[in-house]
Order: sequence, then C-alpha cells, then structure tokens
Amino acid sequence: MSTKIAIIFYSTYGTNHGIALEAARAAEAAGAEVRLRRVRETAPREVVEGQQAWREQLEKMQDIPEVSLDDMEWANGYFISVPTRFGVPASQFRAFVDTLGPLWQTGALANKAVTATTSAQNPHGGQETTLQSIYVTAMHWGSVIVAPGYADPVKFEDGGNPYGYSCTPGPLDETGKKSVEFQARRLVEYAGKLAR
Ligand SMILES: Cc1cc2nc3c(=O)[nH]c(=O)nc-3n(C[C@H](O)[C@H](O)[C@H](O)COP(=O)(O)O)c2cc1C
Repeated sequence: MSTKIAIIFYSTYGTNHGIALEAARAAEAAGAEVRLRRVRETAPREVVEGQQAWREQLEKMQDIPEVSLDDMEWANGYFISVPTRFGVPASQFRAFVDTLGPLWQTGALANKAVTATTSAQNPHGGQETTLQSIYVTAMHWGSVIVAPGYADPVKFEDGGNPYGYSCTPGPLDETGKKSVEFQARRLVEYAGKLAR
C-alpha cells in the first residue's frame, strides 16, 4: 500500500500554489499517492473581484478540488502551505480547520504526519510564527510534526527556517524547489512509517 499524502494549500497571489505544485511533484516522485487540494476561498466575492491578481489566481486554481473532510481522513500525511497574515496562517485556512471538529472527535486526525510551509512579504514578516501556529493545531489533532530541521544541506542555503520552508512572494527559485522537495520527501518517509 502506498503512502497517501494530501497537499493542502491556500494562495491569493500564487506563491503557495507554486510551493504546493512542487510538493505534489516531489511526493509523487517519492512514491506517494497524492491529492493536491486547495482551501476554499472565503473572502467576499466583491473583494476578490476588486483585485485583478486575486481574481486571476483563483481562476488558475479552478480545476484543483477543494480540500474536504474525506481528504483529511484518507491521507497518512498532510503537507500544508498557506500565506502569513499578520503573523498567523490566512483565515481561509483557519475557516477550514474550524470545520474539522467532528472528524477530530472520531480520532481520524490522530497519528498523521504533518509538515508546513509558508510565505510572507518580508523575510522576517512572521513566517516562523505562522508555521508554529499550524503545528500547535496539529498537536491538538494528535498528529506527528515532521519539521525539516537542518536534516539536509539545503536547509543551510534556503534561509534556514527549521520549522518549514518559507520565502517571500514569487515563483520558487532552484534552492526553494530543492528545499520543498526535501520536505515533501521527508514527509512521505515518516507518514509511511506511521501508517505501517
Ligand atoms: C491581510 C494581509 C496580511 C498580511 N500580513 C503579513 C505579515 O504579517 N507579514 C508579512 O511579511 N507579509 C504579510 N502579508 C503578505 C502575504 O504574506 C503575502 O501576500 C503572501 O505570502 C503571498 O502568498 P500567496 O502568493 O500564496 O498569496 C499580508 C498580506 C495580507 C493580504
């Protein structure tokens, strides 16, 4: 049985979409069965429509299914990528998390492997607190946190955030790709061990 990984992301302007695509590619290359899932947009329609970049990004992601409770139950591991908003994860992600009570009650979120990545406008604009916030929630689920630490040489080149890859907005550069690939591979490895 192959390891099942859900790549769960939210993105307004494309950065975390790019991270998620690279994570999905890397997890598949590592032998996992992958579901790429986006978090539902919760901002009012007129706000999204009012920003061309936001509207266009949402259109780009139309074919990606929205993450569901079934995805959370199905997966052995979650790769989560969401933007930093005032030092914490985007509220769209939190809105999804707040629907997980019934699943949590059944114990279905326990023993999953979890890793997270993020982006913020500034190099020190709250990436670390965003990742820690996601991991606090993962602890409530009884999940097992699979942070990258400095367990691969790429972590000494990518800005060195041991909680998870983080960057400023824009497409992933080559080092970013390597770092996300390492983090996804590590997640597949540990999710597989837990599942067995
Ligand atoms: C409401 C709001 C709050 C934000 N808060 C922060 C912040 O605390 N620190 C920071 O550096 N960037 C902040 N940003 C910038 C976002 O982190 C940036 O737009 C995001 O990382 C881009 O990811 P995306 O391209 O996947 O949407 C904020 C952006 C918005 C719209």
